Amino acid sequence: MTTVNWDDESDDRIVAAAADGEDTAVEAALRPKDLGEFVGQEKVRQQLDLVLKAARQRGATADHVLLSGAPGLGKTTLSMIIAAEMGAPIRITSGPAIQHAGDLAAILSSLQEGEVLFLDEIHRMSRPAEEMLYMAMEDFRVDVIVGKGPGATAIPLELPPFTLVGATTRAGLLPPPLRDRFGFTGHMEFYAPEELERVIHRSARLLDVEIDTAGAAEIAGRSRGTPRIANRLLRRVRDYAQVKADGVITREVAGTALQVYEVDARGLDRLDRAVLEALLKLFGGGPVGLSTLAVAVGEERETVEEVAEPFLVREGLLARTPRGRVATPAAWVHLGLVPPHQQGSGSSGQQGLFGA
Ligand SMILES: Nc1ncnc2c1ncn2[C@@H]1O[C@H](COP(=O)(O)OP(=O)(O)OP(=O)(O)O)[C@@H](O)[C@H]1O
Ligand SMILES: [Mg+2]
Repeated sequence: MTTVNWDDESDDRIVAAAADGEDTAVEAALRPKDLGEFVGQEKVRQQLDLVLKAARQRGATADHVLLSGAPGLGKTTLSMIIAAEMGAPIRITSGPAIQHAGDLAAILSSLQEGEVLFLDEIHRMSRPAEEMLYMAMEDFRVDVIVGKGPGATAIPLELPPFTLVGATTRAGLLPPPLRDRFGFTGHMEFYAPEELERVIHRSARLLDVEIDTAGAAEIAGRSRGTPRIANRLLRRVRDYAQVKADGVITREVAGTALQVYEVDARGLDRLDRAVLEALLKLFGGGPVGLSTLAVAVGEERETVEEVAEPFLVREGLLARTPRGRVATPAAWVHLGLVPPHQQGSGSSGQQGLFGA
């Protein structure tokens, strides 16, 4: 059995939600520039529209905004839209980049009035920086500490009003005092297939690729509710269409291309399917312990647990129970297999129920 290293999931998996190098390069071109162009997330979009419009009417700086949600759902995109809608410049940094309170003080003290400060991965900021941020968000003030030890003095520094846009994939990790200082929290949901179809049509237009309705639907269904994955699959299907077909993406072209890349009709890739197949074929659908399952697919426990399982659970194909991993009826249907307790049980209708 070959062992693939999935540790850096962005490098290996075509269905990874995290950005890889190529994504980063093309994403800028595919990013919607205003709220009107931003597909889906109706609730967040409506609420944010009100927040921004009201601030604009008052001639004030918008309230601080927290965006939470899984990778690739549009947090960075939305932060840039917020700045664009407010006609404000944007400064981009991230939690891991701010290790010392001094780093943050330097950024904050150089902000212009009304500027948007985008703080990606805000849950990964250091503690002292976080505490400085509390005061900056609430009172637009920071205390800059000068000197060391008993002689150190805090010099208060007034900041111009600014809008902090924080993004996090792990809202639960944010300390409550930080969460409470945001005037608006937008929780980004996974996208419905119809929404992803719109994303795909839009991206195809920008990439100058011809695609029909069924072709877009085929890609959307395999994109795991995530625009970044939809855009990535679109690029791979485009390659295939260009080399093997006449450049036009139809349902057939998309389906065949994604088969080549081993992304199945529900967006499962090779690893996902290996886990599911082992669970069904070797363990009769479980329950089976995580370690045993991992050994069976020749992967590390962590890979199975953190890379494959979250999507399988989300799709309702696998359940984590106290007794171990269990396949759901949908898993049997998806792999076109018949659960053992239904095999040879006399009724030939069973096969039809669970077939294909
Ligand atoms: N609502 C949307 N409409 C159209 N395209 C979108 C939408 N949301 C995201 N995208 C596309 O998906 C790509 C990824 O989005 P973005 O970088 O904003 O995700 P993110 O939530 O910041 O991800 P991460 O957590 O990895 O930072 C962007 O290039 C953008 O083109
Ligand atoms: Mg981002």
